[in-house]
Amino acid sequence: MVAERNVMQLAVLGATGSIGQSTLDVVARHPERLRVVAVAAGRDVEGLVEICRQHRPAYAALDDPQAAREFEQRLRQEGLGGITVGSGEQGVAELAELAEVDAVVTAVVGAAGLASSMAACRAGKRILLANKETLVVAGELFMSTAAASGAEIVPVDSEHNAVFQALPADKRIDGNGVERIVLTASGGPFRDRDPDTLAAITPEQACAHPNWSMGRKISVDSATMMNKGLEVIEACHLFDLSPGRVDVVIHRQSLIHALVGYKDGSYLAQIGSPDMRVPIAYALGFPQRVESGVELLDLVAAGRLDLEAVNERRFPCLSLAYQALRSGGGACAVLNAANEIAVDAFLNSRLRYDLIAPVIEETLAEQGIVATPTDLESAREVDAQARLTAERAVIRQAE
Ligand SMILES: NC(=O)C1=CN([C@@H]2O[C@H](COP(=O)(O)OP(=O)(O)OC[C@H]3O[C@@H](n4cnc5c(N)ncnc54)[C@H](OP(=O)(O)O)[C@@H]3O)[C@@H](O)[C@H]2O)C=CC1
Ligand SMILES: CC(=O)[C@@H](O)[C@H](O)COP(=O)(O)O
Ligand SMILES: [Mn+2]
Repeated sequence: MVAERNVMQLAVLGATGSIGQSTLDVVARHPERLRVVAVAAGRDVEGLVEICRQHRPAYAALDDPQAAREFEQRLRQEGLGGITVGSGEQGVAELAELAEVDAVVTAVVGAAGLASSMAACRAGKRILLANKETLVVAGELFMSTAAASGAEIVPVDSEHNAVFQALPADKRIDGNGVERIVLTASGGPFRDRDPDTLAAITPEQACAHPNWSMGRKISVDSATMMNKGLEVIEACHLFDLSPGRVDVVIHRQSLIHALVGYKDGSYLAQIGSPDMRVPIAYALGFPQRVESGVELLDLVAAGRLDLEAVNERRFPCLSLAYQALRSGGGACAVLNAANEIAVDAFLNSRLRYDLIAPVIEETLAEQGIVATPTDLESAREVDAQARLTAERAVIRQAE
């Protein structure tokens, strides 16, 4: 619950990354209503020092303990010694629970963000949710914890934020005549490439998204379209929808971010430039609108808004995500772990691009039926077990 203050006090977790930086850019435009009181990152000491210099938070944490020690030293050198420094997963998660924190921006990448997202959720904070992996790994747990604690979830992921914007004021699907939602996908850098040439793709090519500037992991996910698969799972949990009510269409321009289809035959869409400061500003200001630093899109200059069906043979990761969602239990957590292992192996030149999907498929098959995670511990166990299986699949595929 957001406290009755004029200024909303924020914890930005993953502050040094792409979403973190866009968030801080928007925050700096609104000193009268937004203040950063806590920041966290993985191991980027200099990036976090720079953020502390600009935003003067009271608390900071780094996941890596050695980096946290260097960071404390650097803060003292910079005359910023008054900042309380934490380390490790717990040190990061504790920032999400601070009494001074009204809202938590979850911008850590991957399942590494689960513990801090859950901490914010248990503490009943307003959560500006960018870390989609939280919902993929432990969607039922996260949503039921939020219902119990009163945590308010405002989606930051552009498509889900667009759905949120296109829903009526109570932000519910039920009772508002919603039939289905449509998530748009750019198709990534290889949407027109001959599928027989995918074996030669390099990490640099896969990270060169045609429309968005993002971190490396999500950029690869966009290229394989696993990103859209994760987003379908995210949408089902956020909006309490069955998989059959969430569609994906290719939209090359990434200007329409999502559409909500109503029973009277209307679609409501949210349209804007592909700049994450737009959904971030919406989430930071909600229920008011605040400036994001992004101009209204010039619609005539934009020209075309193309929509196309997805060729699922070109993008097998999307089908794997629907398959995991329909299997239920812990299958989505297995899917996520396998994807993280495969993408990391690809980014480190240990796995060919075209073998990412086979690694995930093999891992899902080998893990078989897995129980739904009911607490953080069981989510971690499913994740850890699936990672071991996926590592073996990487070795087999790479042989
Ligand atoms: N980028 C985008 O436009 C969008 C991103 N998202 C989602 O937002 C999340 C962040 O993505 P993005 O900003 O692109 O990722 P980046 O790779 O750019 O940034 C990741 C951030 O997470 C931090 N981090 C990594 N590991 C840990 C850890 N174990 N503990 C604490 N912090 C850690 C990094 O710190 P360090 O710098 O020290 O490594 C960095 O601050 C992802 O879940 C992604 O799917 C959703 C929609 C759009
Ligand atoms: C900006 C954002 O929300 C990303 O998740 C985006 O959706 C990536 O683009 P793709 O449509 O290529 O997945
Ligand atoms: Mn998205």
